[in-house]
Amino acid sequence: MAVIEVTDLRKRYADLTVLDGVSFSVEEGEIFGILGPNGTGKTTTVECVEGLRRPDGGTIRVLGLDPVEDARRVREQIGVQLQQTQLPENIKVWEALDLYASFYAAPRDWRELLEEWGLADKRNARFGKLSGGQKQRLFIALALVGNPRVAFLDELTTGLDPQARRATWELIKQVRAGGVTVVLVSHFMDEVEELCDRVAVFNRGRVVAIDTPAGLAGGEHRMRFTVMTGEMTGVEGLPGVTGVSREGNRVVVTGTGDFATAVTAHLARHQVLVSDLRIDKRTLEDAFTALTGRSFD
Ligand SMILES: Nc1ncnc2c1ncn2[C@@H]1O[C@H](COP(=O)(O)OP(=O)(O)OP(=O)(O)O)[C@@H](O)[C@H]1O
Repeated sequence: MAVIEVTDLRKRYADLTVLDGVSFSVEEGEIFGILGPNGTGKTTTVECVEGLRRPDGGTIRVLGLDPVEDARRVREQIGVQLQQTQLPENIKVWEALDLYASFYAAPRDWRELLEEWGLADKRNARFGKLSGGQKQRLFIALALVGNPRVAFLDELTTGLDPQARRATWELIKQVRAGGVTVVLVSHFMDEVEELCDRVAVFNRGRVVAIDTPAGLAGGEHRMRFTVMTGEMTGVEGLPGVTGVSREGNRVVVTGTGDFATAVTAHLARHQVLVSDLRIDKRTLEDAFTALTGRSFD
């Protein structure tokens, strides 16, 4: 069942077209990634879905409801990760959780969230005194305190050290295991690969691809080597090989499946001696660059 359905979403600011017909759906229980270069409309899209901005065209359904017309009922069932500036410096951790819990009809017990997110010993600490990682965990706990069916997380692990990032990923997997659908706006390829069931890649106000991270990366790999001696012929026709390019004695062969074994066996059979052999797997980052024409930053 789709918990979010966005069809032909359009939004302009003055003469700037920010969303130019965005469509996607998010299935119940999945972690859905939103990925794209800066300024391509990711935040605008998510804020329209949350009911915080009014679209100029298209339709949005969140749990079957229109986020503008049924704003209160939508907000009751979603959780949104706050940004740094949205909490006063001197609010205590428990006060923030208690306050946000009060906005919902059936919130979670925030004491449990303190334990789960490793904040129990910080319950009386003031927000302004927390470390970057603790603030981040508090924002996630606040997004979950309303016991939402859908949680929107933005820049989930920005500012966390590698260990804290891994710990956060594990907790987000538990959130999914608990049946919460997660929409994740991220700038980190490793995070998207690790967490997302499916990803929408945005570019210039459109969705240019939607697939699993592995599906986006594609099955094609690259093999590079330098020909030292012998004449290399017939590689193009080998099973799995999709392309061969040559510059002097440097060769790049692309292919799928077990093409590299076929190529090395072929070279050995024809007494072609090679050096500097490397095989690169195409990554999500390569796919991103190919789809958007921009490298990730
Ligand atoms: N309220 C606004 N008024 C005018 N222009 C806006 C407004 N909000 C966003 N924009 C512009 O709309 C475009 C898309 O912004 P948006 O924040 O949706 O992109 P994004 O993909 O989330 O970018 P980032 O990754 O940098 O957060 C940008 O060019 C931005 O400057």
